[in-house]
Amino acid sequence: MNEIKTQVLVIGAGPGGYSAAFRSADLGLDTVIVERYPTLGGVCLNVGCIPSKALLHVAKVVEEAKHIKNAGIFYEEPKIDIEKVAEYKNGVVKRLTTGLASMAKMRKVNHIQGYAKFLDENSVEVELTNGEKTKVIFENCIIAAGSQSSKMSFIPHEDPRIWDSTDALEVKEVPKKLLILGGGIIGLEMGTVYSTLGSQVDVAIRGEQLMTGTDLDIIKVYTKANQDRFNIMAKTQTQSIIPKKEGIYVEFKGENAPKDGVLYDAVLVALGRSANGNKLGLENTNVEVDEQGLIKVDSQLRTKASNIFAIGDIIGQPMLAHKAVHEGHVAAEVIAGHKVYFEPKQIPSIAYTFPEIASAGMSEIEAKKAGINYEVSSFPWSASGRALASDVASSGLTKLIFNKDTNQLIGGAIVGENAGELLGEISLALEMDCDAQDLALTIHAHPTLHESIGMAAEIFEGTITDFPNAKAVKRK
Ligand SMILES: Cc1cc2nc3c(=O)[nH]c(=O)nc-3n(C[C@H](O)[C@H](O)[C@H](O)COP(=O)(O)OP(=O)(O)OC[C@H]3O[C@@H](n4cnc5c(N)ncnc54)[C@H](O)[C@@H]3O)c2cc1C
Repeated sequence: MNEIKTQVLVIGAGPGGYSAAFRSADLGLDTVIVERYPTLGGVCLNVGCIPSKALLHVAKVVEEAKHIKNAGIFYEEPKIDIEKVAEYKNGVVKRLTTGLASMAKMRKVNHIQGYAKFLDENSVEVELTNGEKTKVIFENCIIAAGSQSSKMSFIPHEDPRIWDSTDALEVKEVPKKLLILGGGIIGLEMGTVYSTLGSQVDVAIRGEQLMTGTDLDIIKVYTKANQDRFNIMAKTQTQSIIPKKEGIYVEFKGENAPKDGVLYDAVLVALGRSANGNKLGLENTNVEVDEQGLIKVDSQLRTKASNIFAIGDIIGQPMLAHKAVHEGHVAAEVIAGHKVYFEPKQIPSIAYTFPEIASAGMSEIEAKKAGINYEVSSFPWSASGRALASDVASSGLTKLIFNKDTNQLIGGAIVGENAGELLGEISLALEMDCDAQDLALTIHAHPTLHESIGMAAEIFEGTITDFPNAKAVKRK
């Protein structure tokens, strides 16, 4: 068997893996990256963050063209060429993955295409695409093998009309009637795309609200804005899914469930993602993996084997690309001898739905649970000149959560147009330990959507003049 020796081996070339490999190479370490697919970028670039955002961009333009009739501009119904839509999305992915390949080359990171399995704590066997095997002997290893869509035993996943997110992103067809199982971010983003392209979309959720864990005041704004887009079946359990010639027949039970079975043209299963930790031969090492495939690490991303690190989705929630990237940097720096730790003050999360939902730091649910003496300050976009001018005022809210004892910002959430872009200020404020005064006295440009953050802080401070001030001095 062919043998390669390296200082750092990275397994998996998603955002975590390629970032770790590039940082490691930039720190002067000999680096090899093993990825089973031909392109770098992992789930995020190939079948996740990027293709979904390309499709959401297309959907947004269609929606905006429809919406502008409120201002007296009328477009005809759009003609949709689904092949061209897919081509556009594939082009975006290709530009990014090609860019990554050339950056790997520039940094002299050796990319081996194949599937890696641990032989022991210093070597892996890589099965190459041609069936041959290569042994990679490493001083240090960073496992960044990611996650995959969860599968359920009662779902006939083998039927081509039963989709996971990767199938949905292929946009081969627009089903007339689409069922989405699960009310999380991935399902709702794909549902947004397909409903705009013409599907009638049912969303079945076990709980009472979409995006579990999101504060109710935020999710209410989203749900109201989407009442015509989705038929949301809350407190609904899926009882059986039977593929038939004429469609996928689904029976439900629960408070809001349809009494009779419903026939769908496609079903998107979006019930979460499972980590890939149990497929790597880690039983040949001391690395600890739990039943869900999650690898245990310390705050330097080190596993129980002192020269093996793990990052990204494979170590758990939140399963987000930017978390994986930062963990990748820390792991590579620890290997290079830096005294660094992964201890973020906040990890932002964004649903790129219509409207977007973005949050960072603590939610109100978490603040309550932690027993913090907190106060919420919310600025409704109906009072924002920019939101009104852009016709997005009815579905926007900026919410800040402050510690009442210290006035420090502990969390924030925004629902509304471009909420994801607006969130940056809240993330930085949390990282810099800003208090309400820091935000309220920062001069925000007018008219902007981001001034809603300054105004929410002014509400807490009692200095707001663009909105009724509940803390004003009372006069007779
Ligand atoms: C539809 C969708 C939309 C998403 N949108 C967003 C978003 O907008 N923002 C966001 O932050 N996150 C988003 N995510 C989540 C994001 O994609 C993941 O959090 C991120 O990709 C995790 O990065 P990672 O490096 O841990 O692993 P991954 O990206 O999963 O990469 C792991 C890589 O390892 C490879 N691999 C696995 N095992 C082996 C092995 N034994 N040998 C060789 N190679 C192996 C895999 O082929 C894969 O390429 C989305 C996910 C999906 C599915």
